[in-house]
Amino acid sequence: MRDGEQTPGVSLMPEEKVWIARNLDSLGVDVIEAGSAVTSAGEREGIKAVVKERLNAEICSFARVLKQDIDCALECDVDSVHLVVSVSDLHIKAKLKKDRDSVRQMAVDAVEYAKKHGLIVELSGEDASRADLDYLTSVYRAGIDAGADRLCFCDTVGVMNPERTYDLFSRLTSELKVPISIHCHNDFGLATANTVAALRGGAAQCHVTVNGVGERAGNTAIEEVAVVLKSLYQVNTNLVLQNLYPTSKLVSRLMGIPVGTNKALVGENAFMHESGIHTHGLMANTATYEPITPETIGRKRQIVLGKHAGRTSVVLALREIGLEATDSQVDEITARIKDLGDKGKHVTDADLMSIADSVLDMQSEARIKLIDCTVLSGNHATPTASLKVTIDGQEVVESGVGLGPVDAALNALRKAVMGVADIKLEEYRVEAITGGTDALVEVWVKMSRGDRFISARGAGPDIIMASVIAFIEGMNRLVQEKNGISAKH
Ligand SMILES: CC(=O)SCCNC(=O)CCNC(=O)[C@H](O)C(C)(C)COP(=O)(O)OP(=O)(O)OC[C@H]1O[C@@H](n2cnc3c(N)ncnc32)[C@H](O)[C@@H]1OP(=O)(O)O
Ligand SMILES: CC(=O)C(=O)O
Repeated sequence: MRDGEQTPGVSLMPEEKVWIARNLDSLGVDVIEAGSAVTSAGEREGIKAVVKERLNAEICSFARVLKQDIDCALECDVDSVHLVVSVSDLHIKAKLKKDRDSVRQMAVDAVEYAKKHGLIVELSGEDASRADLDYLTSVYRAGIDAGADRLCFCDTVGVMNPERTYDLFSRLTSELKVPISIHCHNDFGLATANTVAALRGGAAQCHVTVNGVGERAGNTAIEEVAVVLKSLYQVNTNLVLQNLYPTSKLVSRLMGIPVGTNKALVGENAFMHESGIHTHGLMANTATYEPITPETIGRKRQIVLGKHAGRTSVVLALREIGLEATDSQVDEITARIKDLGDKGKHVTDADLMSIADSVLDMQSEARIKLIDCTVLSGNHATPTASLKVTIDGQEVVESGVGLGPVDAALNALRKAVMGVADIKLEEYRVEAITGGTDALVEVWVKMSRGDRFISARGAGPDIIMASVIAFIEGMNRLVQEKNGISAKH
């Protein structure tokens, strides 16, 4: 929550820091760097709130090697300080405008001051990867003599590689008899590899962030290190691996930083399969196309349909919605799904149901039909929607307000069907299919009713109507009981 929160545009409120800290504690992390106390009054409020939780983890504040920073950390009553001193000549000269000796002395004074006030001290060499090794070691030794409990090597701009990191840590940890941490950045995509190399070389701790958030390309991702250690090196950490995904979701939501779709382990696609050959293999043994089970980190496998789907995927998807089909019907449904995929479409559950309706020749008239929809929005108006629908032929008129016009329309729709079903919107995505303000938009929604989830799509030049169409499509499928569908065959 210090380097992770340095992600541009991110600022956590005190209660958000507390939520994340509680999660990190249940996850089993040893030290939570709750912030940098000198930063602001709000930051101190957040750190204090985390300290008040009395968690198992050690609560730490970042501090420069300055009395002022340590005093702010003390005001927050943290257990420890992560004292950071610049060690490369580039940083010493260009940034601090000082010389090596005076910077080393600043580190010594700061360590002594923090120790005198009862803090656990981790002394970090900032930009250590571009520092002269003899000078770095001299700062570390001076820090240990002044009472530092731990040291840290910061690859501040992510320029290490695994071979150099391993060699360096083997040397540092044999020469210096206090625990040494590794702190990596991901500028070249090597943060996890370098962190693991440091641990192999003897590092006692690693600095990580959830989802790898942080400055520029971010820091080392906790989920990657934990799972790599367990799966590829058979090394256990104290972490409760099943909590990794829920923690990833929480941090992404509170920071407002979406996780990349193909991000290792926690990205949306990490355990999602569309290819027919893969789905077929997975059904025989999930290890064929998954290095670990999704449940290991608290996730579930998802099989989706699209151009690459095969018959196995289609049979599975039909079974999910309570349908059985003959071999030739499965062939026909698969062909139609591939056809949709060839048109560049993301195949939704509603698409599958509509194809199945037609191929299996089923009676499934939509229960909910839209008659009218009017939406009012503007800089002096609360977005309001009023609409008329028929549900099983009965007219229902309803209105709703929202944060925006789409929200208002969907709230009105949800209210209209409340008597029939309690439907929740789980995800909403909008994409412009063409460019410009007259673009055709496509809206993709994921909705749920109880434990049933469904995806649906709506498209058109009007974003509100495309959203309403997608929502009604999904609602109709959710109110269509599995056993209420009668196939004619
Ligand atoms: C690699 C990292 O992640 S380092 C951590 C980065 N995190 C942050 O910057 C946290 C948020 N920062 C802040 O809120 C502010 O920058 C503050 C409160 C720390 C300082 O604000 P200001 O006093 O306005 O200084 P400003 O931000 O302009 O410059 C940074 C100052 O810290 C000094 N400094 C930088 N690193 C160190 C260090 N390790 N030890 C001592 N001083 C340092 C710089 O020399 C500069 O000092 P100067 O103002 O006397 O020239
Ligand atoms: C201290 C720190 O965050 C860094 O050097 O990257």
